[in-house]
Amino acid sequence: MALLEAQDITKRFPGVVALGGASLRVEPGEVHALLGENGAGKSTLLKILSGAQGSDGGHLTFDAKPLRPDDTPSQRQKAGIVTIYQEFNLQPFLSVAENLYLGREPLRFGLIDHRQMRADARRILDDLGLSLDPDLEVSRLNVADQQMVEIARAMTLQAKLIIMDEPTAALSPREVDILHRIVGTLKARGIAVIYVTHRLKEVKAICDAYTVLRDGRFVASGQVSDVSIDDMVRLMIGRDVAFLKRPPRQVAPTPVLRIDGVSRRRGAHEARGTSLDNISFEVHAGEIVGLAGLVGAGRTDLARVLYGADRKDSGRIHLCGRALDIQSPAQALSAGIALVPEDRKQQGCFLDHSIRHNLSLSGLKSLSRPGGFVDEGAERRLVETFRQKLRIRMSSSEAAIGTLSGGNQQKVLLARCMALSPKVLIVDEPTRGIDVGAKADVHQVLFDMASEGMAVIVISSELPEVMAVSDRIIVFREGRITGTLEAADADEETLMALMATGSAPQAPNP
Ligand SMILES: Nc1ncnc2c1ncn2[C@@H]1O[C@H](COP(=O)(O)OP(=O)(O)OP(=O)(O)O)[C@@H](O)[C@H]1O
Repeated sequence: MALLEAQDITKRFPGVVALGGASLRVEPGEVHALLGENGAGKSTLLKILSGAQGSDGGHLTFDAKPLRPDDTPSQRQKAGIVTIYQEFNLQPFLSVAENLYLGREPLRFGLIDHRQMRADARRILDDLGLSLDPDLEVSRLNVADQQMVEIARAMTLQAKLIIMDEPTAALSPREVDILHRIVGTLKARGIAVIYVTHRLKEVKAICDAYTVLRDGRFVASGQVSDVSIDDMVRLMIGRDVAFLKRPPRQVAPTPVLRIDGVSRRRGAHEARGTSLDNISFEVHAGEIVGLAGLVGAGRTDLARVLYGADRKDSGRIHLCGRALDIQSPAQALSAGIALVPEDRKQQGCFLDHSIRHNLSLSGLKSLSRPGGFVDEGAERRLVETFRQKLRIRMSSSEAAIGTLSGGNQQKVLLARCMALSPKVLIVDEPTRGIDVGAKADVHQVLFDMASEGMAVIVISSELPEVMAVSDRIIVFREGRITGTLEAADADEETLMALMATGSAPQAPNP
């Protein structure tokens, strides 16, 4: 008998049918991938399962009992459904053990029994093979360890089903391996997992079953071992998707951006060490330069310096032959340097404002008429152009950006920077949270921008993406450049070696 059965679930928002008949069946101890393109309805279905949102219709059965449609998240947790969102639900200034048992602390003579709580926490962490210190304050943990605390907390709640919404989006490859091992442990304990991801290789690696949603409806389900990655893409998008390769470039002889010996030490409140050590390279008009490296290698630090979010300690930056001393993002923007940051939630997304307003926000200067009035017609045309180019799924340009699915919000932020037509466009993890079909659209738009003469810098932790979109790849490791390769000559093995050890693998002796 299935652990969870969701049948014909419907959910409407004003002007949008988010779910028009979604179904999902999860067996006990099964890792089940929930797949679908951006806006297909995955997050909406997860919210309905976790009790964060009510449904308009359909039936839910869990552990052989019907679930009430108006259950709260804590009632669903009591039933055994625990959800781990991308923004964790932890108390940063409490310890790991306190977070695990928050609101359910063991008592002794009416007081919290800290010794018992620590011992219980240790047991749960050991059971998951985690060496985390139960006394450590959660604010001191990195994202991957905080996620582990969430999983351990689900264990203390006796979860029968754990829902994970894009759990590997912000993890390094090593951390992804640890998460996958722990998912294996959960499965071995008989706990089922619903796993939402756009990374289909992960689905092949750790999931047993899959369900595909398209336009809010059930499309297909089955065993992962019976389908290929291409089959899954076809089911999700309804067509084949080829990863585009960058066509031969037309590069101008003089550089647009010249970075000369830039160094920066991290401040006292940041992680230790030097963030940038004597970085020098050039980017020409019409060129796409990819920056490869592990998390913390210095790529985002460089982007922040170029964009004026952080100050460099030494070195020079020239834009179109003129020395620049950028002190703020506003200065960077007016000089012609735009950045699409890796974390859209922290930077620059006004969730309650309309898509039209968000898209044109930083381009207002070019859209305003004499007297300071905004040309709304021009704004609408701008939205329409990018809606088509990037296939942004939205009911109207007046809807709040917060009502778009995660991937579609990311597309609006990309479009916003592109609409500025900067001289230098820096994109940090441009396709995080973006489905495989839309990825190809984003790449095409980057190619178009370069063809129009922009100098483009792409930071991505996905090597196939860096290799497909770049003309040239620069590898960062611990704040230094360890190699520069023409993309045509680059292979994953060489890039990985430069990223991890700083030197290219030795060719085997003949
Ligand atoms: N609060 C809301 N108000 C209006 N529309 C909404 C709201 N929440 C979701 N939607 C709409 O419902 C549809 C499904 O969105 P959902 O977030 O479930 O997609 P998703 O499959 O999770 O996409 P992604 O892969 O981009 O995260 C989208 O068209 C979205 O704009």
